[in-house]
Amino acid sequence: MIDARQLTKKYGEKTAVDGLDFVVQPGTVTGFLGPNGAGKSTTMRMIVGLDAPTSGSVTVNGHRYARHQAPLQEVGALLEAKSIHPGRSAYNHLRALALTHGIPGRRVDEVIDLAGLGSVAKKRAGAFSLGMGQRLGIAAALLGDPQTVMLDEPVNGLDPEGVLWIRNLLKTLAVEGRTVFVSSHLMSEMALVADHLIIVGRGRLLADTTVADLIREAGGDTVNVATQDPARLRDVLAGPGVEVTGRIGSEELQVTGLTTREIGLKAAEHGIALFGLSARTVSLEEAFMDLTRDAVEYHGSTPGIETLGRPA
Ligand SMILES: Nc1ncnc2c1ncn2[C@@H]1O[C@H](COP(=O)(O)OP(=O)(O)OP(=O)(O)O)[C@@H](O)[C@H]1O
Repeated sequence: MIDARQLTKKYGEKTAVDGLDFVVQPGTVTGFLGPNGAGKSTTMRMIVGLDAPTSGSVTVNGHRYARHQAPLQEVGALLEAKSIHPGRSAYNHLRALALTHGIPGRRVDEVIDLAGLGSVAKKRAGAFSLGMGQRLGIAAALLGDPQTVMLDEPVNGLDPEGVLWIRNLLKTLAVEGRTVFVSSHLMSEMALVADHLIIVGRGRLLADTTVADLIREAGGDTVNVATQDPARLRDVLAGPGVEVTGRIGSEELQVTGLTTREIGLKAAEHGIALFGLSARTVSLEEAFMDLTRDAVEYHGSTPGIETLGRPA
């Protein structure tokens, strides 16, 4: 479990992380999301003691990282690309890391296999592609078989096969009961792997929610339905957890709490003809942009093109 309390980091005048309170639970993948410059990397650096908080605190399993007796066995982290001696092989790099942390040598072979580095493990790391380097960083993070795994933008530089590998790996680590904390600025990627989301903007907490709730709050579970007799359909659909709205005089209704299939079947049961039935699709990317709109540090601009089809 990772527990941040009023976690704050200032660099001179700049407040990179601003009073963050959150808990990352074991057994699920938690996505750490926010636009560029939101403070994700700074937060992760503080979790593993690479940066000291200006105020507040963050602990892993109840202790500050520096207080752990065998930190590599407690938290495995992939932060910005590690500098590895270019002449050293992946195998020797991991072996040296294992030796200095009291990790048995056979674990090096295990993580090399796990990261799919078997065929290149004895080659110079200097000749590695970005994706291979990323896999090596993940192998190093898992070397101590840690209970908590924290990865900063792990899919960076990976090809589609690598991206799929990361998704499966993260899910497996969570199923094993580990705490898995993964940052990204890509909502679409997080939607595929994360169950829980911590969203930040300008160093502040914007949301601590599940993927399902985020979609619901953005109106993503609304169904539009059209019929000649909306009043009757409204009565037929009424029930616990169901909300039906619609403008007076309009044949269209907006329904939450029922799927298109359930609405279609109920209407058929009562002989009500429908001439429109569609789920409103709100992309997670759109929900994320809405949430972080005011928290984006670096706005790009493309003259003549509106952001996500909305008025600028
Ligand atoms: N060492 C530093 N000195 C001064 N400012 C810093 C330092 N490190 C980070 N910052 C600033 O703090 C803010 C948060 O940066 P951080 O790298 O944590 O964000 P991020 O969410 O990880 O962004 P990205 O998605 O671009 O990696 C930024 O405005 C950044 O410029």
